[in-house]
Amino acid sequence: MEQTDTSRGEVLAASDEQPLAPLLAEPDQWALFLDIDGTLVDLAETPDSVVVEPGLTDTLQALSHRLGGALALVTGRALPYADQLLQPLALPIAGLHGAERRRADGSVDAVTPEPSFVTLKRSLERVTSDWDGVIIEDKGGAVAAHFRQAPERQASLEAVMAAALSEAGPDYSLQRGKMVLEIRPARANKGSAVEAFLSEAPFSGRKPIAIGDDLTDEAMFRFANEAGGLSIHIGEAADTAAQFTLPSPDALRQALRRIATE
Ligand SMILES: O=P(O)(O)OC[C@H]1O[C@H](O[C@H]2O[C@H](CO)[C@@H](O)[C@H](O)[C@H]2O)[C@H](O)[C@@H](O)[C@@H]1O
Ligand SMILES: [Mg+2]
Repeated sequence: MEQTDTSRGEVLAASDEQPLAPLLAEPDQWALFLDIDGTLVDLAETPDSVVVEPGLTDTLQALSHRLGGALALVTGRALPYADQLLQPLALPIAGLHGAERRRADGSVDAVTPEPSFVTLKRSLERVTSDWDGVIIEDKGGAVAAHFRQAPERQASLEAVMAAALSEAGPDYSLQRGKMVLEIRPARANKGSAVEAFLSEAPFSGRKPIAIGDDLTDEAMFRFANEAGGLSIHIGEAADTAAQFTLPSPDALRQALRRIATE
């Protein structure tokens, strides 16, 4: 059952690295779980126009090394897209909000869409084809309907996605996000993905630090809190289960860079 014990957490100044201090003090005791959009990279007008800051991949590589490999990405993106975005890295990663996963040993649990789901995606593209500004993002085993460039279409998209969800059936759920509605596999979420990583080397025996910016990240915040770890929300103060809030992806990137190079 969903928990509702959200608050605003402790809102930190951009330069306050207090919740990340354990990564320096006890790097063999902690594992780091990082969301991508709105956390490692700034939000952009379209899914394909995000920019990876120069040096970010070097920072992530160095941090992963410092943590003995216990660093994973946990994203709503599909694995191939995230890999292409952060190339040449091939970090442990959970994609599609936890439904697909690549472990530290390189083995992959992928999601192969049923033919009926492929038909559903094509139908969504057709229905919205002349809705200026609406983007249907085909993510293989999930599909996102973006209205950042067409906020006036939100209500219509809500109706279309509700109908599509009921057609997709109980194996799928609706994921709300920032100016986006998604239909994704229901069998996992970001919390269960973090839990799965923590049952495997090199994550096992460590405490999680979960960092994210959106509704989908609340499941991993709750899991991290219950597991005795830390949780950090990125962005403007919001209702969240996270213990801390940092104001922006840039503040997080600077903090990660300082820790990686210390
Ligand atoms: O879990 P994340 O790594 O944060 O991924 C969540 C979704 O991010 C992307 O959409 C969001 O970012 C876009 C680019 O900045 C933005 O245009 C959009 O409005 C946001 O919702 C991505 O396109 C989705 O597939 C991810 O699920
Ligand atoms: Mg995000």
